[in-house]
Amino acid sequence: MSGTSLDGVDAALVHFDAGQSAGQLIHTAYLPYPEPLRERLLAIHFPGNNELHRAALLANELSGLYSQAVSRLLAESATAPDKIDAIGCHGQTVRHRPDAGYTTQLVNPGLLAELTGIAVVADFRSRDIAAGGQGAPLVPAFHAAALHHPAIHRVIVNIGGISNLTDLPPSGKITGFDCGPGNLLMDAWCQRHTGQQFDHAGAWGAGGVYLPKLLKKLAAHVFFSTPAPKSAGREAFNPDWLTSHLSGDESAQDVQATLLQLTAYGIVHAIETHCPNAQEVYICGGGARNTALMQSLRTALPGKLLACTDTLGISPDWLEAHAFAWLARQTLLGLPGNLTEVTGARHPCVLGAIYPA
Ligand SMILES: Nc1ncnc2c1ncn2[C@@H]1O[C@H](COP(=O)(O)OP(=O)(O)OP(=O)(O)O)[C@@H](O)[C@H]1O
Ligand SMILES: CC(=O)N[C@H]1[C@@H]2OC[C@@H](O2)[C@@H](O)[C@@H]1O[C@H](C)C(=O)O
Repeated sequence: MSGTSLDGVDAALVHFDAGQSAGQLIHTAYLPYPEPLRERLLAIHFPGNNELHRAALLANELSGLYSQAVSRLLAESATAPDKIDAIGCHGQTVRHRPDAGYTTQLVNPGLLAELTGIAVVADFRSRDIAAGGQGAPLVPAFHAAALHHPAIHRVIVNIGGISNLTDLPPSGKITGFDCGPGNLLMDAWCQRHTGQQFDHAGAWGAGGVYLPKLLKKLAAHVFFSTPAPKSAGREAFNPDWLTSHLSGDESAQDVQATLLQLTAYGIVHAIETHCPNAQEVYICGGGARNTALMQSLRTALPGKLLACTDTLGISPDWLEAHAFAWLARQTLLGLPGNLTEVTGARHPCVLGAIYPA
């Protein structure tokens, strides 16, 4: 898995028993993106010269990195490649336009299969969009398989680049949608003003004072009031959009504090409007490591238990990589991976394409 934060590659080795198992996490490996690759990936999110060629080269380069992540995983866990059924590879989202009928995740699955000698399942989102869905979020189906409780109303919130929520009532429909920015605006602002990749534990932002007028302007983004099904990418939330709302007089640290509040606002607004009766809120994704953000969420959601998914036995750092192993298994078994109540697709779909070993 390589998500919208553009931080790097998360690889998870997951074992599944027969039946409807959510799988057991065996080993993990993380490869950060080298800075030049990260810059080229960021650049290709927006129109530019010779994009098709640049995108194809990036897909090849990413596939090399994915194969290194797999090699490390197998070497460290002393696992032979022929013991692996398949690699579920999400690729790197660089455009997400369900409104225009497409979403683009860069990866060359044929090259990855060639480099590793292992079958690859890729292109998880296109079929859902073809069936009228958003193509995202897809992880709610895994949240349902792994974290649903028969008596307690839970909500799972992933705070990656974008944040998304899954509502797991004890009975009735499981729903979910993207809530708004996760870390991507905070990361971009922090990088620009401190040179750090992200704001560790949210400490820099916590030292600022949030700007209510700016927050009000940012929270007026149409995405927050758009009804589900909905999904977002850097098309909707990016540094240019942020800058267009700044006067230039704000202190950088206060803007960071405001961006943290904006991320919290998106999540709290989604919970309050969609599932106000939820009893427990579990956070996963890198945002779970942002102590200041977690504190803001706790304050804004009194009366609900707020914790990380590790409380339920699933590491917040590895949940998405684990989920794409699960989604790949669904594909291999010929089972649907999307939840139509989440993505809005007309019917459940077997997601992705299989590239044999
Ligand atoms: N210690 C930390 N303190 C604050 N923020 C952190 C910390 N560790 C990670 N993060 C944040 O988490 C981000 C990475 O999160 P994650 O790996 O969930 O993103 P992702 O894989 O891009 O997810 P998605 O696909 O959901 O967008 C980092 O870019 C950073 O903003
Ligand atoms: C198009 C795309 O890559 N969307 C991501 C992104 O990152 C978080 C959120 O926006 C979610 O909708 C999705 O990722 C997770 C893995 C998902 O599909 O559930």
